[in-house]
Amino acid sequence: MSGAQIIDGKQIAANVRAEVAAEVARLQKEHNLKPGLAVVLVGEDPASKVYVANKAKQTVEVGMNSWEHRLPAETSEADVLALVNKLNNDPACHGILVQLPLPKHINSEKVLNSINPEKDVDGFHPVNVGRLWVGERALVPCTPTGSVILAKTVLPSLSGLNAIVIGRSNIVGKPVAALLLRENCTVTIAHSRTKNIEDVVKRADLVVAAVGIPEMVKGSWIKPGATIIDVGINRVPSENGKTKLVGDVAYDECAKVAGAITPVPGGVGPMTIACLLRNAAQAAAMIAGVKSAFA
Ligand SMILES: NC(=O)C1=CN([C@@H]2O[C@H](COP(=O)(O)OP(=O)(O)OC[C@H]3O[C@@H](n4cnc5c(N)ncnc54)[C@H](OP(=O)(O)O)[C@@H]3O)[C@@H](O)[C@H]2O)C=CC1
Ligand SMILES: Nc1nc(=O)c2c([nH]1)NC[C@@H]1CN(c3ccc(C(=O)N[C@@H](CCC(=O)O)C(=O)O)cc3)C=[N+]21
Repeated sequence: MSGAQIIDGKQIAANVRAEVAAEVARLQKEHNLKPGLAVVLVGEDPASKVYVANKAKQTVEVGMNSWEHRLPAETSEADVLALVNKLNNDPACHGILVQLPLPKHINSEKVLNSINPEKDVDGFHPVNVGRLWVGERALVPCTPTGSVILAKTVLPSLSGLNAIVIGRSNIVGKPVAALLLRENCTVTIAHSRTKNIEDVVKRADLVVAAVGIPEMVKGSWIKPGATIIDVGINRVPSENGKTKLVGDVAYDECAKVAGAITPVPGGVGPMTIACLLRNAAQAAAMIAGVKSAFA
């Protein structure tokens, strides 16, 4: 049975969305400004479709404009770049998200780098990556922001904690590490070449797992009382012949040892969307040159 406190990502994401809704109302009232978010989906990745559908609904719920651009998988790179360029120049659009992964014939880096950094609500553009690492005001990636908000609900101060981030992708691992460093954690980044990973994890007060391997992190790796943020979203076969979602952490055994843990689903996933909406509101305020409630 679970000894750990379960971190309710669904509830905390709802709280973040309520803050965004209040900010959107304020921007409307004080500045006649209605933030707008455009999502570009190329092809039919099933995981992306769920995400995009949830996102569009919640964008409208917080009072923002939402546009969905669904393009067929065979769309040319030039056509995707042309759409991004159009959105860059559309004054009603303050945030642009190009859903990843893109089909193989499209150079993702080229497309992401073509997004106006002021509208880069994913925070993937090198300008925003640089701003994050030097500590300037930036649009910060959504999943990392959400992960740190969840950790701070159970650990009001992260200062001085040993934190391990498992995974070093540009989307999750590296920006999580940047945010934890900003919170004054002692940060270790583990990856596929890390030796004796269980020993490294065992020293950590805070574990952020972003690997993409179902239930890789075992209960025996966890320092008693540690906080676990499970970013992984893996669809695996379940007993009844259907599929289910599991994280990168072996939930049941880790929950016996940890002090607090996020579930999958209902953990980091909902926070990602809430933080995306937050970034769109922030981008709108920054582009308009007015004060933002968020950064
Ligand atoms: N909750 C959410 O909102 C989101 C969830 N996700 C989920 O998070 C997970 C990670 O996503 P993402 O960062 O995009 O994945 P990537 O595949 O881009 O990166 C995975 C990372 O894990 C490392 N890794 C692979 N195998 C091992 C291993 N055996 N031991 C230690 N490290 C290993 C890789 O190391 P190396 O660099 O050496 O190859 C790499 O750095 C996925 O499950 C994804 O679905 C992703 C985005 C949002
Ligand atoms: N440019 C870009 N930005 C992204 O942020 C991005 C992306 N591309 N590509 C795909 C990944 C994945 N991702 C998720 C977001 C929310 C949930 C989510 O809401 N999950 C819920 C429910 C999941 C379900 O039931 O299927 C949960 O975990 O509780 C999942 C996954 C964002 N990503």
